[in-house]
Amino acid sequence: MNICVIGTGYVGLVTGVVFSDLGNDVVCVDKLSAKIDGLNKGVMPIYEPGLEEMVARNVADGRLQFSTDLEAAVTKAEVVFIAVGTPPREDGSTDLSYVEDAAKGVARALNSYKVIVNKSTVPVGTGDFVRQVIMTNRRRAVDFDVVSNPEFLREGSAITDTLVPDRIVIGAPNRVVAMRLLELYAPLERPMIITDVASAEMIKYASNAFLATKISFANAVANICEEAGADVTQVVKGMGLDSRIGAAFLSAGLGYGGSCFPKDTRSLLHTAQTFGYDFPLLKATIETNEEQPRRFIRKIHDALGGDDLKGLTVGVLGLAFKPNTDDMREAKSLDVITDLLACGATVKAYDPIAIENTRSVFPHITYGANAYEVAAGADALVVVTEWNEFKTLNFERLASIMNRRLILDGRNIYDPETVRRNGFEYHSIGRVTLAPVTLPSGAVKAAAPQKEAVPSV
Ligand SMILES: NC(=O)C1=CN([C@@H]2O[C@H](COP(=O)(O)OP(=O)(O)OC[C@H]3O[C@@H](n4cnc5c(N)ncnc54)[C@H](O)[C@@H]3O)[C@@H](O)[C@H]2O)C=CC1
Ligand SMILES: O=C(O)[C@H]1O[C@H](OP(=O)(O)OP(=O)(O)OC[C@H]2O[C@@H](n3ccc(=O)[nH]c3=O)[C@H](O)[C@@H]2O)[C@H](O)[C@@H](O)[C@@H]1O
Repeated sequence: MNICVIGTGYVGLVTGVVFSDLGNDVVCVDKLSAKIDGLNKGVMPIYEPGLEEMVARNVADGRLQFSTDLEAAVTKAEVVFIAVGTPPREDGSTDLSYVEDAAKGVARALNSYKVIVNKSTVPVGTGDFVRQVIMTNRRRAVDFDVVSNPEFLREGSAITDTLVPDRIVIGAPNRVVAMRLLELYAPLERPMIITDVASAEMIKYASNAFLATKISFANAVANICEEAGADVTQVVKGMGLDSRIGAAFLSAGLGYGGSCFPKDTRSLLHTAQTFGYDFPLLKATIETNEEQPRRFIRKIHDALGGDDLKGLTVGVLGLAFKPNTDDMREAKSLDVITDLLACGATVKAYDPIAIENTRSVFPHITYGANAYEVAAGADALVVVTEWNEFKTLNFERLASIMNRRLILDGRNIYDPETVRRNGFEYHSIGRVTLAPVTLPSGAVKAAAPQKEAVPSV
């Protein structure tokens, strides 16, 4: 089949390369010529394991092309995927201007019957909106259909998620149109559900909001655990073994970030409110998520002795919103580092791949080449993103190079007893803070907090 994908972000790029890998002829279009030039030279605009090789293979086989020429790509396509951004507006509603522009571009190029597929995450009713935009702007009275086919991939595992999705949702105006999409997805041999367009649009938001609610629930339970002397990691393990609950998305931590959960929960809340429903449950999910990093920041202040952090150095481990991505959108490191700097601390940070994306936000902090460089001389080490390489750090080595043996773990990646045995004061999420074991003197460097004199400016 001839396919055009509009937008080369995570979703457009991965959709395009997967469909070309399945034997279709795909043109991925973007209005940013720098992105298209880069892609034509094999430079990926996003970090995604396996993507570069898969793109190179399909380009070499002649099935995948990148272009800025939307009209040419749409003209020869039978199916057009719209995979452009749908950013949030100030009031939580969704900015559909990119979708509208893409739909206008499709309308202008409409030369024969096509299926227009909304892959972007869009509020219920957008299928009708896209249909209207195309009807108004088409130059010829050519027929077309609009389908909703929401995307459920996660950054960092986007290719596997697309090749082996839990389900494929196709919201179509009738079965004939649905069959076109079924045919396209058939080689994946995964469960498919066919619905009307509005229901498919709702499935996407309801799924993201439910997952976000699971996370906020776990975080709320964690906050009680801290007071009650329980351990949230054990609590959610016990909960998750109930097959009706499931273990996924119950990890307590700093709350959810990224380009989707925060925006999609606010968007669904906005949609609900426009229909006259206040959605208190979703409001609580969002509020809990906003409170979670604030609680952690208070812990950092308490452990370091107050709100004045001048003269203290804090090492931050992890910058990206989650491991295996360099995406900094709504990353919790932004809240933590902004606060540390505002309180006068010196910040040293390390992330395996997100440093380049962070430099423009925090140009004046020090970036280490690894976790130990960041820990050297630090009065506290703060874990913000749970990269695997942080899970196996050598505590003896850390203890010998840090100014103070203090770890604040926002992702519960360490066993409290192990950290404690190594002479560290350890604070995590939803677990009781144990006093550190006192090591024989001389075993490691002094553990007492050492505030330096405030440097004059
Ligand atoms: N990033 C993710 O993991 C997921 C994102 N989604 C949804 O998919 C949609 C796209 O997300 P991302 O891929 O992250 O977007 P993105 O914002 O990273 O990329 C969108 C691309 O579309 C291009 N574009 C915008 N308007 C255009 C036009 N008229 N013609 C040609 N190109 C145009 C932009 O230049 C940009 O390169 C959003 O609605 C998002 O909520 C859904 C599932 C996962
Ligand atoms: O609509 C989207 O864009 C996508 O949003 C999420 O994918 P993604 O944002 O890539 O990342 P997740 O792995 O879902 O993590 C989101 C956030 O939740 C946090 N999280 C996740 C799981 C958990 O147990 N606890 C927790 O705090 C992560 O640290 C991260 O900040 C969904 O998982 C995808 O299914 C969806 O397609």
